[in-house]
Amino acid sequence: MCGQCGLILGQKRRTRKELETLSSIFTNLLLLNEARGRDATGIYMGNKDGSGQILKDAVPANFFVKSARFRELMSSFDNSISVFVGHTRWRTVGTPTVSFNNHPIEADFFVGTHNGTILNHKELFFRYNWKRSGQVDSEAIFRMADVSLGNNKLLNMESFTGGLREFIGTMSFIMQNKYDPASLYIGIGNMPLHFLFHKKFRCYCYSSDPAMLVHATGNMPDWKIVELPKRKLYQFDVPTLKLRKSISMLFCSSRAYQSLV
Ligand SMILES: NC(=O)CC[C@H](N)C(=O)O
Repeated sequence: MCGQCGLILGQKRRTRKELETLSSIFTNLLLLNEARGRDATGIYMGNKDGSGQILKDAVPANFFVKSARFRELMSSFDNSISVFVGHTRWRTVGTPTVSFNNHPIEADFFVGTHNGTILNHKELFFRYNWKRSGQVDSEAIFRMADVSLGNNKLLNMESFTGGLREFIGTMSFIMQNKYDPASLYIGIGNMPLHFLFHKKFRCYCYSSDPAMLVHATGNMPDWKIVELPKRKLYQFDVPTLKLRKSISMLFCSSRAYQSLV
């Protein structure tokens, strides 16, 4: 498994109370997601201008959220922040004692989280001769994104999904190009990822497990379910929260692969 959770914050001047509510929803989501992975916990808090901070540690979420560094980071949450990307890791490849193997993972341009396992990660790194900072299989997704930029430094979604066709395994991921902070890319492959939307907060809230979303948002009726079909890559415009583009995202699932070998 592994848990992914986060917030996508559209342009809005939020009151202190709203920021506090959203901060506690995100913290609760991390805590609930501990059940999906206890090897490490990490977050990316992204600013509208593309600057962002990663905090991660090889501890379960309940230790992580009590740390002074997490509390300090959350207390700096203000109206300049546009995304929270969280992850609770159940490692498949790469020891959690090496920080780079834990999520969020930072490549040259992209930072993101992944749920799933890329079975042919070694072959992909060898074939493309990509730089490799850790051992975790997930790094392959973000390296593929790095090499799929157009001349304008924006992600070419067609070339990225074209590259993903060579991937074998399981995946859903969330990632952001540090040079294009107005976009958030969400790839929903064959691992679960669920979304709620709150009109007044102008916010999406996501998590791998729908029950955790309902629980963390206090089962409030103002949070509406947003269905995003699987096997697609989505580009969201963060300030407006509009879906800018979606294209099909195909790769060889572990199950299909196992039936071949
Ligand atoms: N369980 C998962 O989804 C793990 C993600 C990734 N394969 C890792 O090892 O970190």
